[in-house]
Amino acid sequence: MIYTVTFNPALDYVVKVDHFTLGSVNRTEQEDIYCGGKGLNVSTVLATLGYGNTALGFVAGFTGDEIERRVKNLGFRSDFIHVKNGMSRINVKLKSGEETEINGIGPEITKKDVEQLYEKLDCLSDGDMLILSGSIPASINDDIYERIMEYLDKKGIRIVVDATRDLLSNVLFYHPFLIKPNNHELGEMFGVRLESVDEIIHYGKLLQEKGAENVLISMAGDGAVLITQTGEVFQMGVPSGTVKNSVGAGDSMVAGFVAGYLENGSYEHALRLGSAAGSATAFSEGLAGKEDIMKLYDELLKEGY
Ligand SMILES: Nc1ncnc2c1ncn2[C@@H]1O[C@H](COP(=O)(O)OP(=O)(O)OP(=O)(O)O)[C@@H](O)[C@H]1O
Ligand SMILES: O=P(O)(O)OC[C@@]1(O)O[C@H](CO)[C@@H](O)[C@@H]1O
Repeated sequence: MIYTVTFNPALDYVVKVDHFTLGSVNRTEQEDIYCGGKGLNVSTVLATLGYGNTALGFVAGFTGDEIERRVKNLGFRSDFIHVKNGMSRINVKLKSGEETEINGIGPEITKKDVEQLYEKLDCLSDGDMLILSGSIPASINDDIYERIMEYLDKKGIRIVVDATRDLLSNVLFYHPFLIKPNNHELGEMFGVRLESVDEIIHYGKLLQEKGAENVLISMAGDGAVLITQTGEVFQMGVPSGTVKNSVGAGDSMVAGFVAGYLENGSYEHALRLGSAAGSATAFSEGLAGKEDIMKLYDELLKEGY
């Protein structure tokens, strides 16, 4: 079974504004609402690629009800914990030439709520895959990913972590199956600015030395680099296309990678499918559909990747 955990799901309110001006009334040209939060995006794209999964996480208030209602149509199972105080976030994604994001705080999650999550995690067993993705609300200690990994240690569960800074560095000791920082996040972890692919590979390998099994570094329009636990390094480019909305490209990449790996155990195939899914989402208004992903997969193959 595949499980995702989203501590802070959201409704993504994506608005297009022509020439956004700070300090004045701006009117939208186009607006859409999507179910968001990194883990939920991973669940959605996994389902799109034919991989059933269960989304765990916390929801609250009327926005939480709407997230739960929408998720029912996305092709995966959800088993959320309902939190009493506050409401699930509405994250604003503003497109006006550049992309600007305003991500909300989210509800207050208590110790008891977190205990309920641990009870749900007790269902996981040998061979399962768990994807921990996204930021942690301020009401929870930011060592929670580490605690979850400690809790599940030695149970044969492959864990993927897509998070930043301490949240990510602290889990390395527990040997995550895959981590996916982007090139900027990788640099921030070491207090450096990474300019070249060689530097990216060098610092990616340091994360591996600290315990990560596979390290996938995404580089937006510049593609990705994968350093595998078998010591291989693969570099991947991007297919051609017009960027419409890059929100969720990283999550789509994680989903594509996991789906590809589960299909036949090949890292090259996983990287190609992950990259195709990431780019397909960047070239779509929302998260990508299967047809678009497979079209870009074939394009990458043709280009020799
Ligand atoms: N502009 C783009 N053109 C083509 N492909 C892209 C573009 N942006 C992203 N991708 C694809 O998606 C992958 C993941 O993107 P990115 O590096 O932006 O992840 P991220 O920073 O985690 O993104 P996000 O947080 O927005 O989901 C890239 O490695 C690439 O394959
Ligand atoms: O605030 P976080 O948890 O870091 O990121 C949340 C978020 O920006 O990530 C997704 C895209 O990756 C969006 O659906 C969502 O709004």
